[in-house]
Amino acid sequence: TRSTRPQRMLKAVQKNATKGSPESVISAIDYFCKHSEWAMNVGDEKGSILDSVVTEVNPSTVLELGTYCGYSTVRIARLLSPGTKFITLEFNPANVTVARQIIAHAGLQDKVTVVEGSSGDLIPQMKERFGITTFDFIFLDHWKDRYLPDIKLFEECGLLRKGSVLLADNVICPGAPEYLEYVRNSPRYENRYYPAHLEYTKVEDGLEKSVFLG
Ligand SMILES: O=C(NC/C=C/[C@H]1OC[C@H](O)[C@@H]1O)c1cc([N+](=O)[O-])cc(O)c1O
Ligand SMILES: [Mg+2]
Repeated sequence: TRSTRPQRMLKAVQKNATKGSPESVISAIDYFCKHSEWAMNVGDEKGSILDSVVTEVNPSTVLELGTYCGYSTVRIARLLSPGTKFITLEFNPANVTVARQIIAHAGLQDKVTVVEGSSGDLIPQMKERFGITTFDFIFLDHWKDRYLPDIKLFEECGLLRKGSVLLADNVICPGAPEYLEYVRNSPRYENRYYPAHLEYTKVEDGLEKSVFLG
């Protein structure tokens, strides 16, 4: 049967990227998406903004929602200090399999734990299963209609502390209007919008950074 796009992306990484080099894995995926097949990775333009926020926060605990093929996982993991706890959640088991191989090709398998399951089920388990008290940095890039219920879940589970930073992809395209309205109208968040474009296109998109005020 025909391979899947994530499987073809993995093949491109294994063929074109140098083992142990996160930068070459990132470049190989961006090249694949620009010249072979579009895929919903955060991409190079928004990825550079992600890099700058991760570097600024310099987090000790990180959560990513929506691993997909591991592109943003590699972007984030390559910037983390030794000893940082980084967890990424992915709902689709086939994507988990591809992502783990792409992360391993980058040599970053010891920096991040890829967990299969739905965010709604796994977020309440973070403390007991992974010994997390609070997250310093959270990247939201999963189902867009899960952004709002999941930020409420973070609050309810006490997973945010004063200064926790949330960065949300696709707040314009495909869009997360209810999430945007929530964080922008809540007195508990300080927000900043980073205008950009939908990965590998000229379509308008952007990232929303929200700092929890406690
Ligand atoms: O649905 C998107 N992301 C959520 C994907 C959620 C899940 O779909 C399959 C896999 O389980 C993945 O984790 C998305 C969609 C577009 N898009 O242009 O359609 C662009 C993006 O950057 C996106 O993150
Ligand atoms: Mg996205």
